[in-house]
Amino acid sequence: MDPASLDAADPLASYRDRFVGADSDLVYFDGNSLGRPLAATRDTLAGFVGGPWGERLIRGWDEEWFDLPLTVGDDLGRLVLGAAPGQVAVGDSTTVLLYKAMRAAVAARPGRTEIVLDRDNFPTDRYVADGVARECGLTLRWIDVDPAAGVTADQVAEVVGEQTALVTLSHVAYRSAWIADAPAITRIAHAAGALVLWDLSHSGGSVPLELDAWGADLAVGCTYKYLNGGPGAPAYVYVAERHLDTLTQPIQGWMGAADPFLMGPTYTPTDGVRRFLSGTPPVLGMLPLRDMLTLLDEVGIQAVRDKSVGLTSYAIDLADQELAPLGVGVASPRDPGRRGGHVTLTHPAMREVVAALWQQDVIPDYRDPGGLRVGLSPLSTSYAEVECGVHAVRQALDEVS
Ligand SMILES: Cc1ncc(COP(=O)(O)O)c(C=O)c1O
Ligand SMILES: Nc1c(O)cccc1C(=O)C[C@H](N)C(=O)O
Repeated sequence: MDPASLDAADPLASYRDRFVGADSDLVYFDGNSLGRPLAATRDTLAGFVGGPWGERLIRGWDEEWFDLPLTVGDDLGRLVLGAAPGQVAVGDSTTVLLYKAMRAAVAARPGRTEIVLDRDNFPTDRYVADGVARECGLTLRWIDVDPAAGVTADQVAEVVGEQTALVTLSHVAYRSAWIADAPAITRIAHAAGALVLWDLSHSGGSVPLELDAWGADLAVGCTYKYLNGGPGAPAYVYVAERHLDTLTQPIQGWMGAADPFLMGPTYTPTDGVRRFLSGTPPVLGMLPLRDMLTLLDEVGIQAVRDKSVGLTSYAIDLADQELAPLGVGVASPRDPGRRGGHVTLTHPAMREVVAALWQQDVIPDYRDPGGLRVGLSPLSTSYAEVECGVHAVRQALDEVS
C-alpha cells in the first residue's frame, strides 16, 4: 500500500501533531534513542517555574514532590509496565538502577556464584554486571547470541542451575529489536532458584509489558526513548511486591531511609519500593514523562503497539523491495511478534550512509557491525516519513557505493 493510504487509515495519525517538530521535513528515525518532546511539555516546564517552583518553593516537597517518584511510578506501572501500584520508583539513571538492582538480587541469593547474561546486551548492562561480579566475588556466565536475533528460553535453560544467583537480560535487544520470551525465561530462572532482572529501555512505551503476570522479580528502564522524557530523564525500577520487605540496595541515602527528616545516626531502609531511592528525586526531570503518561492514558499502549508493528512491517517491506537489491539485509526478526519498535538494516557501507543522511536531515543511527537502526516511535512517526527515509537510504547507498 502507498504511504498516503496507510497514513489515512492510521487511527493514531493525528497524534503526530502533539509533538514539537513533527511538522518539519526532518525524517526522525531515532525516537528509540531520544524521543521528540510533546508540545504540552513546553507549557508544563514554563508553568512549573512560575507555579509550583516559583510560588510554592520548599513547601512543594510536602505538597507533591516527595511522593512524585512513587506516584509517577504507579502511573508507569499501570499504563506501561503491567505492574500493580507500589512496585515502581522513578529516579537515577538506568545504569545506576541496574547497579542497585543487581546488588540487591545477588545479596538475596547468598552462596550462589553466577550472574547469567548475554554478550549482545547493551554495554552498560554488561559493564555493571562485570563490576558487581568483581565486588561480590561472582562469575559472569555468558550466553552467545545471534546478533540479528537474541536470547532464547532454550539458551537460558542450558546455563542456569543451582549456582545462578541472577539472570539479567534486555527485554527488547538494542541492536536487533528481538523480544525475549520473558514469561518462559522467568519460569526457567525461577525453577533454578534464580532471580530475573529485565532491562526494559527499548520496550517501555512501545511494547506492552506484563511484569506482574510474568512473575518478574526486578526491572529497570529509561524514559527518554519511547516515553519522551527528554535527554537525561530519570529511569525507573520495578521490584515485585513479594521482594519489597527483603531486598535492600547498596546506595543507602537518606531519601530511601525510614523517616528521612528524623536524620538519625544510622540507615534503616524505609518500607516499600521507596527504599530503592537514594538522594533527592529529580522533580524537573519527571515532568515531561508525566505529560507522555497522560497521552498514553488517552491512547492505550496496545494501540501504540499495533501502530509500531505497522510501521516496522512497512519499513521491512520497503527495505526488501528497494534496498535488498543493493545488498542490504534485515537484521531484525521478521516475525512481528518477536520484533520491538525498530528495524536494523545492514550493509558494509552503513556507517558512511548514516553520516551522509544526517547531513540531509534524515536521522537514523549506526550500530556496529554495519547496522543502520530505523527507530520508529509510533505516536510521532508517519508512514510517509518511513517511505521518505528508506528512499534516502537508497540514494545515499548509491552515492557512497
Ligand atoms: C538497554 C539499555 N540500557 C541502558 C541504556 C542507557 O542507560 P543510561 O540511561 O544509564 O545511560 C540504554 C541506552 O542508552 C539501553 O539501550
Ligand atoms: N542514552 C543515549 C545517549 O545519552 C546518547 C546517545 C544515545 C543514547 C542511547 O540511548 C543509545 C541507545 N540506548 C541505544 O540503544 O544504542
